Amino acid sequence: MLPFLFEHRPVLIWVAVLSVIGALTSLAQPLLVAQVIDIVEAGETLGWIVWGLVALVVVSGIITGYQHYLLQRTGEGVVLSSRKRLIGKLLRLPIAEFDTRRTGDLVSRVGSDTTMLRAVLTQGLVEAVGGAVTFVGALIAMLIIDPVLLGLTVLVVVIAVTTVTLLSRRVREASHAAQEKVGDVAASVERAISAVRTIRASGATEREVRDVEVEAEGAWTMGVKVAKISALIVPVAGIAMQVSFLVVLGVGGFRVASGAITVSNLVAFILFLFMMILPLGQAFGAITSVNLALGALGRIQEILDLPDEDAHDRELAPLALMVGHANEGVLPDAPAIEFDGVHFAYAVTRQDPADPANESPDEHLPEPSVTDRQPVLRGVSFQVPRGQRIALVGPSGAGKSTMLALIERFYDPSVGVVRMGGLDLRSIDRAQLRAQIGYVEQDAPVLAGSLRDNLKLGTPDATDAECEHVLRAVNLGSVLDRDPAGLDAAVGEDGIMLSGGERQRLAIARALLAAPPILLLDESTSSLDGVNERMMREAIDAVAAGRTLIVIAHRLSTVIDSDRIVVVDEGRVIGEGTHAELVAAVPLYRELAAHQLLV
Ligand SMILES: Nc1ncnc2c1ncn2[C@@H]1O[C@H](COP(=O)(O)OP(=O)(O)OP(=O)(O)O)[C@@H](O)[C@H]1O
Repeated sequence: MLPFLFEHRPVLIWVAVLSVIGALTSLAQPLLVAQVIDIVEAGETLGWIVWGLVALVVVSGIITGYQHYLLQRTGEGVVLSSRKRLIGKLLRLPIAEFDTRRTGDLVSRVGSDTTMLRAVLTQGLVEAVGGAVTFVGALIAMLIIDPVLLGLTVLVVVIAVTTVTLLSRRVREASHAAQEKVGDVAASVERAISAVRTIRASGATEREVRDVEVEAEGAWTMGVKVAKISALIVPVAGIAMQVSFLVVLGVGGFRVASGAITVSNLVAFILFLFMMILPLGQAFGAITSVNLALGALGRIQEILDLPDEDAHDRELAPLALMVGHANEGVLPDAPAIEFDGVHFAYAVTRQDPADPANESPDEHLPEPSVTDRQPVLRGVSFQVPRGQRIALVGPSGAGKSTMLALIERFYDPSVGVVRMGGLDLRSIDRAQLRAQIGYVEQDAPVLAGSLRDNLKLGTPDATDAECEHVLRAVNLGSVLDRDPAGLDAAVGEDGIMLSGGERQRLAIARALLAAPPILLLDESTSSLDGVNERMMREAIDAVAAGRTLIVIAHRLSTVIDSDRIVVVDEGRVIGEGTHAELVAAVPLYRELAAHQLLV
């Protein structure tokens, strides 16, 4: 927690000072009350002392309120800085992390876990400093009055503190587990909402509701577990208090009888015992809330401890430091893109052994492995000369999209090298690499917002005229004209207000606006009716001019006039050439072409 608290050091010191002042004004009140009694007994007039008492009460009230506000505000500050760190880290994680983690759970870490940190300040530290002052003051007074009685009291207190400390560990663990469950709930809600149309259409609403409810009940169960453990802490504190009083009364009475201390001293001791024990009770409460927060902090730290996407770039590529920067001009004769003996496998999460729900009932089964590598590319080599238009074709699952992902460096090859302009991609700064490349994903993600937001994602400085120009270049002029808002027209969540084909062309327009020398286009498998297909071909023709283009084509008609076609099957290149050459030489290609009535 300390790094988060450290950021707010000045305020926290100020709060501590206020706390001490508050404790002192409280300690002064009994003294003034005693004086008032003395004066009344003596039959004299009260005068200023009453006003002094009133002022003290008012001042201590104001201090408490101000301190409370400062702590709440600092608590919000801690939540904000933990959120900022988490968001900054989340958006920079390696792409592979997003393949295995659940979106809802990540969102819940930013939303819910960070909120729990606030409790450390608002409930944990509020009374800690003032309480400590009172505690130590009372302890000293008790030591002066009767060390023997104090010894007995401390013994009881030590036993109580040890018990609470042991319990607090379990509070932390249970809190962590409870927050994990909250993450599960968020993940299953996100899953259901993102596929809500399919779920409705499949008549699966009731079942999905039940599934999410089961997750929510899991969170409830863990919450109750936290409640049970922290409920143990409350009686421990209560019992400690009562036992101390009984011991002090019993032993103290005996010592008064034996003449070791006076009655008035025993009364004073008991009053101080009361002053000492009150902050102790508060501290026990604070231990619970701090440990709840630490449980959530564990989940935040888990993400913060993950490496950034570029964390290992220096180790991977000492060349990058030598080259400094790289672009297509570095090696003028080299192909724009080159795959050289590339093997690649995704890490697939099979089972999470940390999750007790996944524990194997059969003890004799081998431990489930967390990751398993599925080979997707097995020795891929081909070249894309500069300025050419290359098509990748092959059956679904052959590994075509994976090849584009490697060019974007979302992943690095397990074996082999991908080069741009003759340079190993790993030696090129990621930002510079990606600036050279336009990438249009298969499902053409469109971000909620306006047409303009979507277009300017990669080129925030583009003018409206440039935006309109690229829209018309990809046959999206009609989308612009049909809404009076023009570029400000909303596209809806996930671009739901656009058709599939329009989404894909909007994504192309976005890539085009940045005018990259290399364009990667993963053609949509859907939305390719006759009109759309023609518009798509025209859009591709428009973007092909003057740049290197790699298109994954699901419809051969879109790529028939490419400079070269690379046929991929089961992670291998099984043929390369023009349409006519491939029809003659590669049976798989001939079959694909025949299916699509092109031969
Ligand atoms: N992020 C991922 N994590 C794990 N496996 C993946 C991932 N992405 C793809 N795969 C697997 O890799 C294999 C190749 O997928 P890829 O998307 O590259 O194929 P493709 O040739 O583009 O297929 P399609 O034509 O259907 O788009 C598939 O078996 C797929 O299951």
